Amino acid sequence: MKLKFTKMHGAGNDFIVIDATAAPIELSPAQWQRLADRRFGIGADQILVVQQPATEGCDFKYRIFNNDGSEVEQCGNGARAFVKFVTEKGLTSKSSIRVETMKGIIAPRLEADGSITVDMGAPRLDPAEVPFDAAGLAGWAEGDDTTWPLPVKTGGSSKTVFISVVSMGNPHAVQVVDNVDTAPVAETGPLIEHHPRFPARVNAGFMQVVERHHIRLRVHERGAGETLACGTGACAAVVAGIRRGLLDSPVRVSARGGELSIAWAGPGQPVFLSGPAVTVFEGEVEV
Ligand SMILES: N[C@@H](CCC[C@H](N)C(=O)O)C(=O)O
Repeated sequence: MKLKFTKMHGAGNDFIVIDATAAPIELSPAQWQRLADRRFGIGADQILVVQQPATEGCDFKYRIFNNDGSEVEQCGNGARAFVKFVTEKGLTSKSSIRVETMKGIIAPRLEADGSITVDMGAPRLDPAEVPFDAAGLAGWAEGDDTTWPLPVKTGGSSKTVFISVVSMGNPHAVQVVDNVDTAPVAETGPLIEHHPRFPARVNAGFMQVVERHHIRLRVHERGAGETLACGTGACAAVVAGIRRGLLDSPVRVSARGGELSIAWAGPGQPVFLSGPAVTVFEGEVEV
């Protein structure tokens, strides 16, 4: 079977986008993985599939597959690419759309200047909802439910990293580091991703606070490794930073692949994510 696709990126987090509005496309995890493979396939951090919605009041359904072929709940940078895709393909003429995902509805908006803002919904802060097994772990300080000590085994030794856990539909563990350039993202990221306290694995964020409205961020993504930017990771880092009293909304997030902007008014309120979305090329591939 031949599949038409569009290659896109949002701040360097790259995607294969597929229009399945005419008929749903079902591939095996191995087939998704092959498409996303940078040597044997097209290459991408994630694959985004645009489908007809099942929920009344929604314009589209949005399915997301990681580079390793696993299907996931949410992708912030992908949501902006999604809007650009459905607009450019003439699949909608609306500037505000409602999109059904595996974990709820998101509401992206195409602004008059061409930029895209996504209402990502309210973050879930209860460890059980992330999901994170916090049983028996005391918070950072008495009464502190924002930061948890996580013992991580590196080689023969063990070290403790202090993480905040946030669900943006998908799970995130964020830690504060002095300098993202020297942070042990490649070493510690995979250990946190596969830590037994995260039964669904987790995205591991490393955040450097530059000032109260600006952070630098690197994210080791679940199922994809370190990416050049992670939209939900940026939302989670800003939520964690505000809850820990380190940041004030809005926050500029400098990722290795570009700049994102996050606004959050506090618990129970939605997180707003803005940033770029770029079409790179189109093609057809045999699956
Ligand atoms: N790059 C994404 C997140 C994609 C999913 C993530 N790897 C997961 O497994 O949850 C973003 O921009 O949010």
